Amino acid sequence: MVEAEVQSNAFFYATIAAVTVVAYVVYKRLVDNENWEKYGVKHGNLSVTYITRLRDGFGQLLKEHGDTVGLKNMQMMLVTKDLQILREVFVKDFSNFIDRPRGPATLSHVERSLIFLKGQDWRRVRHIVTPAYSTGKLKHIYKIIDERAKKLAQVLEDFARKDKLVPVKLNAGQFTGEVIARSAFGLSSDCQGGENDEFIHYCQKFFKLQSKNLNFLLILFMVFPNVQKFLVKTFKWRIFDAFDETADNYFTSTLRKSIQVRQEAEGRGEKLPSDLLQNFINARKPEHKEERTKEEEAEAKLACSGLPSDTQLDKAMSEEELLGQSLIIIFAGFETASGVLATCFYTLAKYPEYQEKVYEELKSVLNSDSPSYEELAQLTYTEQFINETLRLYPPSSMISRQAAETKTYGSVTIPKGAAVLIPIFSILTDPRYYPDPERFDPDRFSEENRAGRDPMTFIPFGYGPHLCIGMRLVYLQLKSALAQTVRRVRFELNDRTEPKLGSEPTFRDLGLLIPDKPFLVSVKPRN
Ligand code: HEM
Repeated sequence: MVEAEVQSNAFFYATIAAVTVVAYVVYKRLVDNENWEKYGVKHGNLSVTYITRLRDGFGQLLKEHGDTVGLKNMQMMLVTKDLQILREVFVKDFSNFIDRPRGPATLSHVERSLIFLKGQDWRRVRHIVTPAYSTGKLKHIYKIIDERAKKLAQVLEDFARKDKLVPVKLNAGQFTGEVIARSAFGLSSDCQGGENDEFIHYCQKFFKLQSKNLNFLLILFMVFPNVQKFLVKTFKWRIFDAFDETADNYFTSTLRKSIQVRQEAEGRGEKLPSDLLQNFINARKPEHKEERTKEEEAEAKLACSGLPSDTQLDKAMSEEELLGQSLIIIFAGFETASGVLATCFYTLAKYPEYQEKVYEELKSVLNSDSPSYEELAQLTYTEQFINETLRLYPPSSMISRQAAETKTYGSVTIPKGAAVLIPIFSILTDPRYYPDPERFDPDRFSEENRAGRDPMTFIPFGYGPHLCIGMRLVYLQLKSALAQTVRRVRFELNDRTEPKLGSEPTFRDLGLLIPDKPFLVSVKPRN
């Protein structure tokens, strides 16, 4: 029975592969003869290596061609790290680059989130949602984070006492998962130290293109996006959907239940939690705009600066949009934030001298077991340490935009519809901006050293109006987790850890950076 199913699946995939290859060849022969050279750009060859190793693949390509190279697949693609072009794309001529190229097709409500929305829809939702992540609102969410970070430190102390190696990605994932479950899904998740938590299980499963075994889906989407869209949207075949159906159903029904519970509580006049989910629920009410503080209103405006005005800007969110904004936190914020925290634990262990500097700062700035939000803001060296970890191990490989009109910037013309691909890792390791780029050195981010550097050279969270909306939340989580753990345990590498002392980690990369082998780090009690 199982064998028959495998055979029929294999036949099915083989048929799809054959049809798409034939369609591609016919297309190439009959239709496609456009070349980048006429736009003043060198034309490079697109290879599967670049697609499946996004982190260094495009950087490698740029080493051969300079700061800008054009590629052609079904679409014109400009890979560039030219800072003048980036400035135009991110900020100066943002209105020509409001949209990202089309993402993978899905039937999930995640399609109504900021990463997928386009044009005026994106702009309206960004304007509504920006205040939900304001400093004032994050202060309330910090209570949840601090509590879960204490639990993380306690779990690591247990590992230290038992002299067991810590699978740091698993522990960082449980911490991040709890923060998301509690702040954006209304759950009282408490999974740290345990196993098989349902929420974490579905977080890991949600975005299928990340899975090691599903490269065919990534290649199908990257090379034949219209075929993937056709199969998902026309036939509703979720096997080709970028998001897992069971995970999507689980998250959506959990959210719907939590929203209902809160509506009933509100009806009874009870006090409602101050968290992200409630911020999103409030953004659905017609009076949401009146409730914004001055600071939030200014941030909302900034999010849309440089764009023509639109009277629909403050229209309340729809239920689908609300669901989308919560679901995107899983997609955009789970692997990324937990990956960086795990990597910070690894870099702390790898560079003991910098770990001690972080420890000294924590001891001198923080006065209690529960540091305040304001105290965390004073952890400047810890932030430098986080930034240097983000520089060498950025979780996202690439930022993309799509040109609305044909325009010329200096000697380069970007034709209408072309995708602009910005290779993050290649910029963060460019020796022109970071001399001796392989060397780990948090001092690169001291105020003095930062002052002389173009801000366009540090873009792990993107830049301009599309800047990652979760960035402040991420720094808060990372600082809180380091504040609680580094004061209680010392991270170390030795012959039992992975990678071992003296060896380098290797990564696979399908858009998000993931170590080939999970990090295993040793911990020792501080006292
Ligand atoms: C270390 C963790 C993270 C990294 C490195 C990261 C990185 C990024 C990057 C590179 C972008 C694209 C920016 C651009 O196009 O200019 C982005 C966008 C986005 N991120 Fe993050 N992210 C992280 C965590 C999060 C979290 C925790 C959330 C949610 C709470 C989040 C939500 C989003 C959203 C909604 C967007 C789309 C913003 C827009 O287009 O308006 N991210 N992120």
